[in-house]
Amino acid sequence: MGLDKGLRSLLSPPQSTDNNTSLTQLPANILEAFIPGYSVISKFLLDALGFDITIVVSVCFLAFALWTAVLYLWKHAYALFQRYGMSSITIESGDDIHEHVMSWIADQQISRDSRSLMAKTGLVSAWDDEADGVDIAGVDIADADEDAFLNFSNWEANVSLRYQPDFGRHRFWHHGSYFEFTREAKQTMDSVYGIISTKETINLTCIGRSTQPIKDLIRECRDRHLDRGKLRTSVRRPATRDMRNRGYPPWVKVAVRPSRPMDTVILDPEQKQNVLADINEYLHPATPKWYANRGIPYRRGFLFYGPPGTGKTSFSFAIAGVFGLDIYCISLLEPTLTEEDLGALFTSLPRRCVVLLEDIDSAGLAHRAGDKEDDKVARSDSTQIGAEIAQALKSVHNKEMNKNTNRGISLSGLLNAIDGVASHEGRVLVMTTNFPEKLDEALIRPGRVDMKVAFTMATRSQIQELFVRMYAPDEPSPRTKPLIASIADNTKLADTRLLGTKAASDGIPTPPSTPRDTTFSLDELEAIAKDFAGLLPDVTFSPAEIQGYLLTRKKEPRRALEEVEEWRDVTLKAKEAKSKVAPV
Ligand SMILES: Nc1ncnc2c1ncn2[C@@H]1O[C@H](COP(=O)(O)OP(=O)(O)OP(=O)(O)O)[C@@H](O)[C@H]1O
Repeated sequence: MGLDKGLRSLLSPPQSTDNNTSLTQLPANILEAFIPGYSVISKFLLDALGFDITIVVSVCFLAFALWTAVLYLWKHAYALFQRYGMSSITIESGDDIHEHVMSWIADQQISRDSRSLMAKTGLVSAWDDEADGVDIAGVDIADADEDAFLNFSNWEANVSLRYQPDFGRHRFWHHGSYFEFTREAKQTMDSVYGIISTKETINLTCIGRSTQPIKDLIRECRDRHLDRGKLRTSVRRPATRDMRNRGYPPWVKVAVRPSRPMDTVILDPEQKQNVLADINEYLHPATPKWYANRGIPYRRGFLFYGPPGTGKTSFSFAIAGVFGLDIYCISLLEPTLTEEDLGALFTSLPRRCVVLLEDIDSAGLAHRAGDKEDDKVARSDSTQIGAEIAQALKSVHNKEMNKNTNRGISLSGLLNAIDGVASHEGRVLVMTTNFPEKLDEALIRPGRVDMKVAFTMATRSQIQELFVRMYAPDEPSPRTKPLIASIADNTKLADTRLLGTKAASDGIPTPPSTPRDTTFSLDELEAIAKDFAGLLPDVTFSPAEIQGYLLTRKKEPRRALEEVEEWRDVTLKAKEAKSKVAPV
């Protein structure tokens, strides 16, 4: 009956409800404008159900309008407040501090409470120490069965996840201050190469017209990072040309390694001590003033020379570890590296660091005929102006030569980078070479190279030390001790998250088991080491060669002793044959 009435009413013209308006009942023509067909529907419902929906729709409509107005006002008021009552600092990805802040934020309550998170697998980068993985994953990798093939797909799956706030705005309180954390990804297109790259930025905002609370927060993130990284050395290399073109900083972090302990580098103790004392004095906070007062450029250069595998690079890394410095490695063999790049790289070095210029002899830096002539012209010129013009012409000439022949870095280009006013003072420059005799005098003159350190093939006492170091039982480092302890408490967890399934269970044979020859005291080990060293000729094998031999008998010092004569004879023969084919 009601339905029939409703249908009839639909066919009759709609009646105006205009004269029935109140605050909660909007005129029908307004509602009709927003909801097409409204009057027909409302009339149908009124006649069919006897219920006037105009009041309900009007109230909803007004509530929505009010909500939109409030939102609009709030947005603008907040933007005004942000502009005049808040302070902010933006940090771009690629900068170290970005990493420090993200790592800090991942450990905060906000990364537990936020409803919009981004999951990360452990936050362990490829170069990170796996010991950190222990901490993160809760799995004691050190306890993994050494006589089984390990399946690392399992290991990856077991690494626990960590969470960071996702892109967008997040709010948190820290030390009683209110902060906003906004994470954004911006896409930029390279105008030359047309490559689209994504750069992430984070923006930290606080209430007030001072950025000090944010600076304090950033400092806290950095201090926390530095505290954790005390025993680590960051290794940086020049960004590739492609990266530089895309606006990346000139140096990219390629590794963060546990610092190499100085005692793992087997060298003459006196030689080691001299270098360390020299660098220590140089890095002392009072030293820059001393240099400045005497007009001496504040820099220190070292030349490490000797045959391959004698510890030049290892010593440089150990130095960086001792002084807690980052290491900046440049290979002059890098084909895309130009003299301009080299200058830019030296300019952007931090205040204190180790710069490692490896294999400088093989980078086309041996004195070129042209350089010699040019040098003569410059030196023979009696007037200062003449010398400067000659020098400028030489520099232009060299640049042109490099452009045309793409020969990389010339000697003068390198000297400019080392000496240039732009090059940051306070760095420790270490140059390594296998052929010191090939180097130009200008490159190794005092002021550029202040100390030369010779690395030789292993002496008998070095062989003995290498041997003992290889087989002496490991002491857990202070850093891993607490981790191992915490895992030991959590054995059950470690059991259920076994690092890897034994490959044997899949029908794959287990590797030949390496018997552990642990039945020796330290005195016995010293005695075996002495016998071992006695069987090898003095200064004939490099520490790297001996290390390589011992590594294949990692847990068997007695076997290493038994088989060393055979290895010695074979290796000596191979060396002899090689030297006949390619005399050095
Ligand atoms: N004096 C040493 N003490 C301890 N280990 C050494 C020593 N010399 C070499 N080694 C070992 O040999 C390997 C190669 O050493 P490193 O790279 O330091 O040699 P290098 O002199 O820099 O060689 P190259 O001239 O080829 O660059 C490393 O694994 C290192 O541990």
